[in-house]
Amino acid sequence: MRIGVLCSGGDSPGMNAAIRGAVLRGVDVHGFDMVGFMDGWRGFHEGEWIPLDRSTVRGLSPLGGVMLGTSRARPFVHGDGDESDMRVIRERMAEYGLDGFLLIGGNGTQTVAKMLNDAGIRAIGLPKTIDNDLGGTDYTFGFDTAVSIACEAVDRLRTTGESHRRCMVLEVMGRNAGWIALHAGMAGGAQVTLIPEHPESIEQICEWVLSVRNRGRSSLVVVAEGFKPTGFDDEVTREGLDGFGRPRLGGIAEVLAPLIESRTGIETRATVLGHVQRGGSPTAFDRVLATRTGLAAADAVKEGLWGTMMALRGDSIEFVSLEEAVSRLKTVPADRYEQARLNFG
Ligand SMILES: Nc1ncnc2c1ncn2[C@@H]1O[C@H](COP(=O)(O)OP(=O)(O)OP(=O)(O)O)[C@@H](O)[C@H]1O
Ligand SMILES: O=P(O)(O)OC[C@H]1O[C@](O)(CO)[C@@H](O)[C@@H]1O
Ligand SMILES: [Mg+2]
Repeated sequence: MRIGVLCSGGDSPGMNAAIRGAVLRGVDVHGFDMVGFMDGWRGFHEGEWIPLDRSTVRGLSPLGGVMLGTSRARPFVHGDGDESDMRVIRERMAEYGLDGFLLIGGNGTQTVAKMLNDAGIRAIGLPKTIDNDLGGTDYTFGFDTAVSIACEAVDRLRTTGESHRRCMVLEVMGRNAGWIALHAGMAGGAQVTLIPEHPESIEQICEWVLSVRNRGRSSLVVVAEGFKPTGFDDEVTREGLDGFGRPRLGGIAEVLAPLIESRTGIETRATVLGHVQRGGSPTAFDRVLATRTGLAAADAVKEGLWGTMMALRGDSIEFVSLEEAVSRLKTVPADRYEQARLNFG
């Protein structure tokens, strides 16, 4: 059995640990031959791959980034995944002697895994994304690390903000889901947390900031990059498109800060945390989750459970269908936001 491992989407702390887990179990226990394609689908289509064995994954678990590289390169060379695209993939698989894929990625990657599987190309999904927006699983590895980094940023901005009696606005990632903002805001005691799922008006935001000032404190506002204030038609985006041709989200903190300052008279500063929250060593939680995900993926191959994704359910790693994983974006439910909102202002 020859298995190809490939990563796509943004990197996420824990990807190395997941590869290590899959290889230790897949090669040493189940006797598979495993190869890794460099930079996602680019390496697959351009024939750039490395063998994966015990020695290539040694010491990987604490390392951030991903040793294979990742990209948003398109899997399909002709169109949107029609039969001619699938034929190209089958031909290359035959050339490499591949029996199936382990695809490490977020909702986009798992959508591709499902498309391949529906076309009879064997694929198993390993969920990773700092955004935590994948269905079917409680948490994705990388999220806990991103939240820890964002929480540290909240703590640091709070001390400088309080010293200058300023309102500090921190923008975090998450695309169209507010999980990183919700958790970092709750952990850091933010006075306002703004997420895409629950729009708020500029008037309401300023009212919270003023009420904090009236209590003699300075506000810490956490905003998710995909947040749109009431009345805004679109998310704020940066120039250019991402590798998949979507507008790059980001910049809402820099839009909000001057609006808050002009309406409240409180000096306000914006910080965009950006890719810092994806970098560096994974937390212990993410290392363990990623390792268990990798181990489970190798077992799924052994058991022929193609078309599944390794999901965290409670404390167990379970095999869920790719259909369930990608059928909806996992966004922040209203009750979770309401819990946080009680403490605003
Ligand atoms: N519907 C689709 N059809 C074809 N290719 C897709 C589709 N969705 C995603 N892809 C491919 O998968 C890649 C990864 O998807 P995406 O950029 O959404 O990241 P992701 O896997 O969701 O990870 P993350 O959100 O953590 O960055 C895309 O760059 C694109 O090449
Ligand atoms: O690496 P890029 O293309 O800048 O992508 C940034 C995006 O990727 C993510 O980090 C993960 O999906 C998002 O939170 C963010 O919008
Ligand atoms: Mg995604």
